Formats: sequence, C-alpha cells, structure tokens
Amino acid sequence: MTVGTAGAAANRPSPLFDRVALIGLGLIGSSMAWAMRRDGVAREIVGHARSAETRTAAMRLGFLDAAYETAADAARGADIVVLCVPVGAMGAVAAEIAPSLSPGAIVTDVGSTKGAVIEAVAPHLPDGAAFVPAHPLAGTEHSGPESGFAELFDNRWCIVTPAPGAPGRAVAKVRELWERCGAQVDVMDPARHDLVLAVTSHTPHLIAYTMVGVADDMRRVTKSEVIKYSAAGFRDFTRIAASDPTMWRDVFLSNREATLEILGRFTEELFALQRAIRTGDGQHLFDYFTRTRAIRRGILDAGQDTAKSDFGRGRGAEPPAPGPSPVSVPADPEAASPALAPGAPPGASPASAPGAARGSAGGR
Ligand SMILES: NC(=O)c1ccc[n+]([C@@H]2O[C@H](COP(=O)([O-])OP(=O)(O)OC[C@H]3O[C@@H](n4cnc5c(N)ncnc54)[C@H](O)[C@@H]3O)[C@@H](O)[C@H]2O)c1
Ligand SMILES: O=C(O)C(=O)C[C@]1(C(=O)O)C=C[C@@H](O)C=C1
Repeated sequence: MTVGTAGAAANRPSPLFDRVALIGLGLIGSSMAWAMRRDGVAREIVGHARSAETRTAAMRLGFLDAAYETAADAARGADIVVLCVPVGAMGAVAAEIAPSLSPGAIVTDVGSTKGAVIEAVAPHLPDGAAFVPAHPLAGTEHSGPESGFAELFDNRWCIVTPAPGAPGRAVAKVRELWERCGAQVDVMDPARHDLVLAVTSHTPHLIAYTMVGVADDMRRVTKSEVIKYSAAGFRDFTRIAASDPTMWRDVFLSNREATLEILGRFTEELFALQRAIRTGDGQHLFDYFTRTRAIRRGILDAGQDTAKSDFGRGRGAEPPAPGPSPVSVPADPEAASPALAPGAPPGASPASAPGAARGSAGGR
C-alpha cells in the first residue's frame, strides 16, 4: 500500500527509465532521487523504507512519487531497482524483491563494499534480471531522508563492478544513470574495488573512529579541553567518526580481508614513525611528510577537492552558488518551498540548500 501518490514526473527530457525503485531512503537513496529528478532520468521514482516515518518524510520532501510499505511492492513493475540499504541488509532485501522483479529488470546497488554484496545478492536474483553493482564515492556523515541533496554526486566517481555475464545493455544503462546524476563512471573488478576502497575510505574511517575513541577515553580532557580546543585535524576526525554506526559496522564486517591487510600495513608504518620520534630521526619524519604532501597535491590536481581551507570558520569556504540563498530543509511540510514539490522543474531541488550550506568540500 502506498503512503500517497504525488504524480509521475512528466515533461522531463528523455527519461532513461520508466520506473525506478529505490529500496532504502536514507542519504544515498534520497540524493539519488533528487539527482534523478534534476535531470529527468525517470518517468516515475518510487521507493520503500521500513518505517512509516521515513516514507512520510520522503513524500513530504517530495523526492518520491510513491512510497511503499514493502520492498517487493516498490520493485514490482520497475525497470531498475536500486538497493540503498546498509551492505549487511542487501541479501535479505534481494530475496524479498526477487519474486516481484519484471523480466529483464536491472538490479543495482550503492553499497560501499562490492565482493560481499555480490555474494549476498546474486544468488537470489532470477535468471532474467541483470545485476550491475555500483558504488558512488560520495557521501557525508549524515543519514536519513532529510540528509540527501541533488549535488552529492556531482563530479565524484562512481565505480561499477558488473557481475560476470551482466548484459552490456544493462551496464551501459547503469553507467548513464550515474553520469546523469552528475558522476564520472569507472568499471572495476569487485576485489580490486574492495582493496582500493579499504585504502581510500574504509581504513581512514577506522582510524578516525579510533582517534576520537582515544580522546573519549581520556575522560580528564574530553569534557572540556578536547571540545574547547579541538584543532582542525581532530575536528576532521570527529566529522568522519560521526558517520552512521550501522553502515560502518557492515562495511568492516563485509570488507574484512582488505581492511585487515591495509590495517596491518598502517600499523607497521605507525611503528616506524613512532620509532623515528623516539630516536629523534627527524630526517625520516621530514621525508615521510614530504611524500604524503604530494598525495594531497595529486588529489587537488585531479579536481577531487579544493585547496581552500575552512576549519569551521566559514572564511575560506566556496562562494555560495548563484540562486536562492541556502535554507535548511524545513521540518514543517507546510513550510516547504515550491521547489520541494514533486514535479518541480529539473534543477530545482532542496539539495542546493544542505549542499551549499555545507560547502563543496564539507558536504562530501
Ligand atoms: N553514507 C555514505 O557516505 C555512503 C556513500 C556511498 C555509499 N554508501 C552506501 O549506501 C548505502 C546506504 O547508505 P546511506 O548513507 O544512505 O545510509 P542511511 O542510513 O542514510 O540510509 C539507509 C536506509 O536503509 C534503511 N534500511 C536499513 N536496513 C533495511 C532493510 N533491511 N530493509 C529496508 N531498508 C533498510 C534504513 O532505515 C535507512 O533508511 C550503504 O550500503 C552504504 O554503504 C554510503
Ligand atoms: O565524506 C564522507 O563523509 C565520506 O566518508 C564519504 C565516503 C568516503 O569518501 O569515504 C564514505 C563511504 C562511501 O562508501 C563513500 C564515500
């Protein structure tokens, strides 16, 4: 049964899909919906969330045409189903939607790990379905339906890891879906993806969680100095360590091998640095920090971040995007601006609000 029907998106430029079903309506599900609306990717965007509160929020915010109580009902009649739930829930959701998939339907996901998701999802899918896993390398520490915004994927990478035998037509459609959501797409082997992401995302998150945990353990200072005198490095760690506990528990449990491999290397390097500090080996420290500085330069040169520092002061932040001044997503449905309404023209979404408010680097 649906919560309500806001009407199919009409008069959009060349929709890629008739009906897209999003299973899971948190940060990534809602951001995808906003990005798809912006570009007129689908005639109809429907979704499923387990809680009535989330389904109601999705309809109130206006990023869905219909919200269903079950994943199976949302998937019925969809030409593509996007699994936007924590990676540990992917298998159960795949089992639930499998019987209601249309022949030839594409199933894709946005999970942060790929090998375990493929293992969990693929066995449940009927022969006629094409499974094309994907992972947008864009996110924030926020979660839930209110946290999404259309610009989240703009100029970020999305890695597609097609299962062996996935039809080229389905892979091309998933590629185009992400390109139209603003991302650049690369195709990668799932095991390679999991190793690369263990280096660039998963282990850094674990290190941030650890550092904030260490500070919290130091009860003497935590309640006052750690907060009051928090320096930029620690503040960056606290943002990362504020990320969703369910999502990250599942990431580490499902990318165990690669994360442990990188953590082992990390520990060795840490011991070497510890030794250099103890023995006063300044040359080792200087050479090491010179090498790591070059990595940052490479990221800036690749356009994956900006050199402008902010550190929460708002001084070096990007200038606000042209257009209406940023406002936060209103809690009161009546206060929603017309741009929030379903059927708003492509390009209009509340996303510019939270996205712009967070700044271009901070919102990612
Ligand atoms: N947050 C990020 O930075 C980020 C970036 C890229 C990919 N991802 C991946 O995207 C997926 C979703 O993450 P998110 O950030 O949107 O999380 P989120 O917490 O904002 O949203 C997840 C949603 O899934 C729902 N859910 C959980 N279990 C479910 C189940 N069994 N059935 C139906 N719904 C269920 C939750 O209620 C929630 O609404 C995860 O797999 C995550 O690894 C996250
Ligand atoms: O900016 C953030 O909050 C993120 O950590 C996003 C981030 C990452 O860059 O590591 C986290 C997990 C994802 O799977 C993809 C993106």
